[in-house]
Amino acid sequence: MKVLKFGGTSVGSVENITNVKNIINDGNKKIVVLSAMSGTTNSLVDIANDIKVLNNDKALKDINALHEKYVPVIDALLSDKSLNDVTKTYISERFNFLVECTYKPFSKVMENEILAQGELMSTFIFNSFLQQEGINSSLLSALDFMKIDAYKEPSFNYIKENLNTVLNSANNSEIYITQGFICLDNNGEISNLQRGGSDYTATIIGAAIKAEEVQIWTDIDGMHNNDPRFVEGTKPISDLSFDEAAELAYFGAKILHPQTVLPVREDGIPVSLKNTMEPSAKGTSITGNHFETGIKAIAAKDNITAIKIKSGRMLQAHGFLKKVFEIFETYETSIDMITTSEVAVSLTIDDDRNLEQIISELESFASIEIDRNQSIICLVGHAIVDHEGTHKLFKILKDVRIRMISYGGSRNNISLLVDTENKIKTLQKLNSYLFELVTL
Ligand SMILES: Nc1ncnc2c1ncn2[C@@H]1O[C@H](COP(=O)(O)OP(=O)(O)O)[C@@H](O)[C@H]1O
Ligand SMILES: N[C@@H](CC(=O)OP(=O)(O)O)C(=O)O
Repeated sequence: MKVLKFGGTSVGSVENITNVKNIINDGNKKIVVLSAMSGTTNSLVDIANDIKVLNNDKALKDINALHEKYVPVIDALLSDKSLNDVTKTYISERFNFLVECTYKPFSKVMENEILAQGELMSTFIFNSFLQQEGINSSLLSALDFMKIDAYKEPSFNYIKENLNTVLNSANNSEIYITQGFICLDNNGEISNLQRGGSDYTATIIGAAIKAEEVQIWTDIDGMHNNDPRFVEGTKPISDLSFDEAAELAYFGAKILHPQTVLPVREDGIPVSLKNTMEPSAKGTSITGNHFETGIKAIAAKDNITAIKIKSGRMLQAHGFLKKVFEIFETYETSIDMITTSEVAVSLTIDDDRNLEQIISELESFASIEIDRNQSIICLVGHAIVDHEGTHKLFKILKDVRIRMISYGGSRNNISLLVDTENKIKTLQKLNSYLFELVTL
């Protein structure tokens, strides 16, 4: 069986929802994972923030405005009176729940419940639409099987067992629809797989059922060789290895949630990235195979903090790095990039929640410099550190100040750290040096 995930844009308009119906209606049994309609989760984040700061008037205004966006979509999709009524009643219940939240004390659990409403609504509407179109579908609640543990990792045994139970209970259906993004936490409360997490839902399900393939349907024809939001003339990549896709997703290629390929890599379950608006386009196929060598793609990750740790005693002092790493481990903060010299080590983190405590511990044996608002620019491709064309990237040194370079950590990744204000220029310049046939 295949797992197909459709993102926010794919379920964000009547036209696109109709495209999704046409794509999935091919007579094969499948699991369909849906995100919230585009813009909904952002609105829900705003509503939760308003409730948190007791700005209830603004929250109520936003709840009403969002509700009003759903009504015409339901009317356009559902001409069947009884399905239209049932669906509108369900959607009103979801919005009533949001209104009730404005009268209650805010909590993290409430925030997660608020964020879950988008996927609950999109899947209900889509299932009603399929029923109207005579397609044999069932709506499965992700909260009946999707669970994370105390470390926010998927609880695979629980997921497999419970997913099998719900699939068996709807055995006669051709299409199973379920919510992306949402899950239960280890206390059994509603939680989520972080923003963009529906991709991750799809591959977790794919791994749990040993799917034939996972397809991620979005609004672009696959993974491009650079970020199309900032660089003109980017091109889709037809094939990526799991390793290359994992690096790109982790280092900011927004098309994929950072953890997407991890669940399927071990079993070699292929992942395809496809365009809902152009289903015949080839897209990107992610498998265990490595194809050509050389730099394939560039991505950027923001909100990085660089920490320089300088100590006279680092020179020839074994155990120094151990001491440094133990502090980061104590504060559960992972390190992305690291470079060293005889007297200093520079490293980067993307989670600065415990930065103050980390600095105060480091200062007991070293002097510390902090650079905020940094971006990691990541260049990915099979065996790029050995490739004859890779030297071209160093032309970037004449254009922008590079704070750190990580080369050789793996054969498939070279990372540069730049001020975020130079990110777009760096992406654009690298694009011309590496992917455009120009003599510079
Ligand atoms: N390297 C890249 N290749 C393709 N798309 C990218 C890349 N980097 C960023 N994007 C952006 O990712 C978007 C798709 O991801 P996302 O918005 O999460 O889609 P969805 O809502 O379908 O999950 C594209 O519209 C594109 O702007
Ligand atoms: N709706 C969630 C989960 C998600 O995956 O969305 P999308 O597929 O549109 O990126 C979010 O906006 O974060």
